[in-house]
Amino acid sequence: MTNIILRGCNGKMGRVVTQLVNEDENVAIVAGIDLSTDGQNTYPVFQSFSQCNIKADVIIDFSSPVNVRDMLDFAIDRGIGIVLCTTGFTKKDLELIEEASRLISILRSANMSMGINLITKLVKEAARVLAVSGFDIEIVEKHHNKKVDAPSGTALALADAINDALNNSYEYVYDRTDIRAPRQKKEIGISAVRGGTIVGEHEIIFAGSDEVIEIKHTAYSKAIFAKGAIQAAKFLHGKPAGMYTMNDVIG
Ligand SMILES: NC(=O)C1=CN([C@@H]2O[C@H](COP(=O)(O)OP(=O)(O)OC[C@H]3O[C@@H](n4cnc5c(N)ncnc54)[C@H](OP(=O)(O)O)[C@@H]3O)[C@@H](O)[C@H]2O)C=CC1
Ligand SMILES: O=C(O)C1=N[C@H](C(=O)O)C[C@H](O)C1
Repeated sequence: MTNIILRGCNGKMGRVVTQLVNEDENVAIVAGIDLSTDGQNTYPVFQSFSQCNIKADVIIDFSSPVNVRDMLDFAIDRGIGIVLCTTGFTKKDLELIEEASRLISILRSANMSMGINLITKLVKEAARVLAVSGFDIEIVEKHHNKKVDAPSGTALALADAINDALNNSYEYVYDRTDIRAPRQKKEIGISAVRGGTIVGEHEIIFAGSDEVIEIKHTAYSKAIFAKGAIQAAKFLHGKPAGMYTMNDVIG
């Protein structure tokens, strides 16, 4: 049995995770952390970690980057791991997370779906082949109108994976409004669309001379992310300190 503290339990993702945990006899949510505590939860909910005295094996976080340090301190104090699904962290936050991973196990992934983790490998391979043939690389992501961070954590992670395959020699361009010049070769353009209830779309476009290759992932429900997070929590339970990724979980 893996006992979970769910941060962001009353948000959109928190509610889906709660539903799926209820259908799985090998996991349980023993407490929630959320700014909103009126969610009619079947487990105790606290507004901050300082109020929570409940024992758990792993934290799953789908909330916001605000007060990430409190969560890290709580997990370090209890010696438990964190499945970090929240996006939009600052560089400083990421340094704190990296530092904490020397003391506890942390699995951070901007996208818990199997599909995105597979196409990350595909786009790295495609970039290696196509960049040398002069293909331009653009990423377009689309999400619902409630999303606060842009571009999405997934778009940034895809860009980082591609850039890593290209010796980190590419710059990211988020807005061409003030650029009155043709596109540079070593650019990855990243565009964000927000509207309605779009769950999440990521399209990686390799545009060459007279031909275009597009690799696209579409999420049709938030359950794919929740399932991945629960799988990751089971994986992380009892793991030694370190930084883990979804690749460690799904191979
Ligand atoms: N890795 C992945 O696969 C995925 C990641 N995400 C990411 O997960 C995060 C949450 O997404 P979503 O559920 O849609 O967002 P929501 O805004 O619907 O939910 C977030 C919840 O967390 C609460 N919250 C915000 N800040 C804090 C805090 N400092 N401490 C405790 N609770 C807090 C919010 O309370 P209140 O409403 O009162 O502010 C809200 O109830 C986002 O960063 C999103 O990008 C989303 C889907 C998949
Ligand atoms: O906020 C969301 O909804 C999502 N956020 C993640 C991101 O920023 O990449 C993952 C997913 O696409 C849904």
